[in-house]
Amino acid sequence: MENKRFRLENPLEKRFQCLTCGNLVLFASEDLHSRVVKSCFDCFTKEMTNIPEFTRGEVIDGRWKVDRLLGMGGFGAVFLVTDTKDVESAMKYALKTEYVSQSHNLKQEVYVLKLATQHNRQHFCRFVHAGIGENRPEKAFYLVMTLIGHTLEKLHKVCGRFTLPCALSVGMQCLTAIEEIHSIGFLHRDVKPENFAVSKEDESRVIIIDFGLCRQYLDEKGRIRLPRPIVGFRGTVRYAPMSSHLRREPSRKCDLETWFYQQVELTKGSLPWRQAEKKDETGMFKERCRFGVGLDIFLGGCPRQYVEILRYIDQLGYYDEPDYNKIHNLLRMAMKCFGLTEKYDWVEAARKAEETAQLLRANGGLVV
Ligand SMILES: Nc1ncnc2c1ncn2[C@@H]1O[C@H](COP(=O)(O)OP(=O)(O)OP(=O)(O)O)[C@@H](O)[C@H]1O
Repeated sequence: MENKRFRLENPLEKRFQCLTCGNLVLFASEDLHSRVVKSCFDCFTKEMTNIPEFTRGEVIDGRWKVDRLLGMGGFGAVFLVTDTKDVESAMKYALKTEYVSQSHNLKQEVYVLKLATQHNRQHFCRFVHAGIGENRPEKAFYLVMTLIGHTLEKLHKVCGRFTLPCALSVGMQCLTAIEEIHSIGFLHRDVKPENFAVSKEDESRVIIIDFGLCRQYLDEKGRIRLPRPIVGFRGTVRYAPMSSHLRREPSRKCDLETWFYQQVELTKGSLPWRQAEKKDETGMFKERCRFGVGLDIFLGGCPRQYVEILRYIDQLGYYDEPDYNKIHNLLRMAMKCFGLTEKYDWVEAARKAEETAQLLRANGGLVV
């Protein structure tokens, strides 16, 4: 396996020698918020608490002043910072950091984000800076990027269920974000509502985040890399494509399949396998949801164009370039059939709240 500290003992048995503690252990993927990790439970838990800590007011690498913690991920933390070299603008940024010795994915995130910024891709944060800062007990890699607003997961929870125009509008933007990442030569491999957020400046623009599990699918000559015969499970069980359940090499099709599961969840509120506990059980649900009663349960209540989208994605092969436009057109057609236009529930809610506040102000505190 590619990780520095864990060696694959036998891929078929999914047994690993944890090179931190030396024990032979089973893959602990589903135990830990459905994220694939290459460690035994104990080492992973220790690692979770072993992330760089920066305190308010501390200046990282002589430049980035810490305001507060924004969030924590599996291997690192994200802080709100200001640039001490540009005090006038008072711009705030997000600084993502991991210990150098434990850096799993941050270097790759830096690479992907830099590439997306260079190519002026619209559905990404902007890359600002990357470097190494002092931290106890060791140095920490960091990446500075522009700020995001709430994630789709949070907005979905807060708004309850998205209205159909909102689900369709969000779906189209997520699809464009995926097309953009493919256009710079990478698969995302962890498409899910937690990994999309709205832009801080424009709450109707959706941004894709977290490139820790990305994989370059093109070689240096721009050809599609040959598939590996067996591949470890990557991503999040609930949204994982069939190929991941079968340990096959993922492709652009797989990001679209994952996007589709997310799309159905955002449209209906949940997926039929939300209660499934095991990876294999979830895989079985996904297999059955393609035909007969399974299909009715899966897509019942969704626009009929969803069936066509599923059929289209399913017939794509490893080397095929997806026709993103075809899917966009089907989503547009669904909008048209129901006489809908682009809409974002949280923007609407904010507008209504503002109107109420204005009325209250105009009427001395009372709505009449
Ligand atoms: N650009 C940003 N602006 C504001 N907050 C951010 C930004 N990037 C990340 N965050 C916050 O930090 C959290 C963790 O970020 P991210 O998902 O990128 O980290 P991770 O370590 O890869 O996480 P995970 O292990 O869950 O995949 C996010 O949920 C979000 O709350």
